[in-house]
Amino acid sequence: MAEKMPAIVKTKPAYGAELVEVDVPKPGPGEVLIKVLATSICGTDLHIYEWNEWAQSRIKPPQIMGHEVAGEVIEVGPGVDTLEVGDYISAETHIVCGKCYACRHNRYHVCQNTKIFGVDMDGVFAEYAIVPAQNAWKNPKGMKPEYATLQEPLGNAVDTVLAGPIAGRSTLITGAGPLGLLGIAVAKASGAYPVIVSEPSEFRRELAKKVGADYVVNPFEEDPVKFVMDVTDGAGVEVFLEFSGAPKALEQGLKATTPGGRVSLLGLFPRDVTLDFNNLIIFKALEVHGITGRHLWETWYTVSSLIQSGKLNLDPVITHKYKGFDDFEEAFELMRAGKTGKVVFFPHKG
Ligand SMILES: NC(=O)C1=CN([C@@H]2O[C@H](COP(=O)(O)OP(=O)(O)OC[C@H]3O[C@@H](n4cnc5c(N)ncnc54)[C@H](O)[C@@H]3O)[C@@H](O)[C@H]2O)C=CC1
Ligand SMILES: CC(=O)[C@H](N)C(=O)O
Ligand SMILES: [Zn+2]
Ligand SMILES: [Zn+2]
Repeated sequence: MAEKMPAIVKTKPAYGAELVEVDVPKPGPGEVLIKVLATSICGTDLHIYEWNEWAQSRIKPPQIMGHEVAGEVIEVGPGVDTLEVGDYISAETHIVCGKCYACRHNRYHVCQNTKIFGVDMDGVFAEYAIVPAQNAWKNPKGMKPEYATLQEPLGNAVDTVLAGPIAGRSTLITGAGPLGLLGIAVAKASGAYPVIVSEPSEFRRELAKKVGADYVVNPFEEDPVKFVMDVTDGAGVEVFLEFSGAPKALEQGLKATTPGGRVSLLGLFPRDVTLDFNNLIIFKALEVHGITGRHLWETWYTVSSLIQSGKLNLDPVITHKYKGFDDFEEAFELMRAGKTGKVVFFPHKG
């Protein structure tokens, strides 16, 4: 096996990243080495690439980027008895402590000592990568690597969409970025109708339609609240799923939700948000959920089954595929410009 490999590395505390040759790592106790078959870009990778305030406070270069992955186990570290060479895995990126109050209540998704690989340690934008065995998820052999790598972000979307009843429910999704698009796929596969998507980018509204949105609206040109009221005969939607992180979208979504309806919030807001809580939430008796990470491991079972059911329309979400990492800068710049859905790399060119 090769001793060196190309990897996308955050080499300096500045904008960008570099494709460099690094040593193929050795798995330590409790770890496995995988051959990376597919890996996809998350919005968090983009923040690390851009070196925004959050990245500056958290990332310690030099570090291999990336955390969404599908790969084959090629070496097993000491003490690992749950995996063997040849296993086809993806990975939960949150490394949880198992000891804190949240973990001891089986709320691993809110472990207070969470570490994230590709964020707090080397990641998977490389030909080979280390995965902690406790974070590995075994995939069925037949699952395409480009779908298997999407399971981690799909977990975010599943927890958002399935935080309450969805089948047959009118649904508003604000934001059709990569996660919102996955949300649309999950909502449609789960029987939501009609699914209305509010998204300012024309490119992403078109993607939303391809994934299965029943209606799309540009919130910068039309009032999405009026649009929703027209589609729902003045009732408002039963379910509002926020995937944009835009304060205005949150307010519009709350206004467009029917009294007694359900609101699930995944998007992260860039600043504190001011809202008329009395009229938009309390007097409407809305059920509001904050969504973070994925439930371990219930969400992974759901995601895997949804993919295997064949009902998730993922192909239109994957807009860009790259063999190798040579064009990684193009991929990041396209994503920054909002001209992509999910971007997938296949590190091995052969
Ligand atoms: N809670 C959690 O565990 C996680 C939350 N996130 C957050 O989820 C959100 C979605 O992630 P991505 O799809 O990667 O982000 P993204 O930034 O690519 O997508 C956001 C989309 O919202 C659209 N948008 C902007 N203003 C809008 C408005 N007023 N109304 C409707 N849409 C509007 C944008 O055009 C864009 O297409 C982000 O805020 C991200 O930080 C991401 C991962 C995990
Ligand atoms: C930090 C991340 O990007 C990760 N996908 C998560 O779910 O927390
Ligand atoms: Zn991520
Ligand atoms: Zn914990």
